[in-house]
Amino acid sequence: MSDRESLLAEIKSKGVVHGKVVLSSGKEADFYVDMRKVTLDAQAAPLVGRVMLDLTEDLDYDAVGGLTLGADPVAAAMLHAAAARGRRLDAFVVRKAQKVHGLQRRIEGPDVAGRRVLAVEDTSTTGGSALTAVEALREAGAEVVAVAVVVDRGAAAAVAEAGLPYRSAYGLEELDLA
Ligand SMILES: O=P(O)(O)OC[C@H]1O[C@H](OP(=O)(O)OP(=O)(O)O)[C@H](O)[C@@H]1O
Ligand SMILES: O=C(O)c1cc(=O)[nH]c(=O)[nH]1
Repeated sequence: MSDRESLLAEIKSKGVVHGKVVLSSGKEADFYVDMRKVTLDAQAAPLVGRVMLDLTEDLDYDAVGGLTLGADPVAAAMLHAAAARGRRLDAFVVRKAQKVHGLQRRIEGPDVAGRRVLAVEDTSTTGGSALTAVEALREAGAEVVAVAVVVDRGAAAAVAEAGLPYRSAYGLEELDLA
């Protein structure tokens, strides 16, 4: 099986939960994709890194991250997968709000100012979380080259409206959820 096929099987078996849930946006849904069960899983996390690197292979960026917490293990997996391929890729974490003590940062990790960065998510429904990260990154002087997510639940139009390319490794059809 390819990495892509293996990760799809991992998401289906470990991430998909059927039942009524309230989503981040406040919308209701009949299923949830609990991506933390995938991105923090010893077997699946390395696949996440490799699949997301492959998905964005043609893009030029040297740092990756997104809005905490869903994006964090995705970015870390990509950093390690890149290192295994001999490529240097930094990661960063965009806080939901600026830290009020310490160095009072909104974005943690190596400085992103003036750099080409990729904004990632574990899953995107409205795209609101991904675009919050994009806004913070632009404010910090980064050039966001694209938004890339593991599972898309319908955020393509919102990301396109923000003027950015959008990549997703899987959609709901492939997960048998649409
Ligand atoms: O496209 P959206 O409508 O923004 O929804 C997707 C977001 O929802 C989840 O995070 P959540 O808001 O539950 O927070 P968490 O990452 O802190 O768990 C997920 O990790 C995405 O970040
Ligand atoms: O929209 C969301 O909040 C959301 C959907 C989903 O399937 N998984 C998740 O972690 N968040």
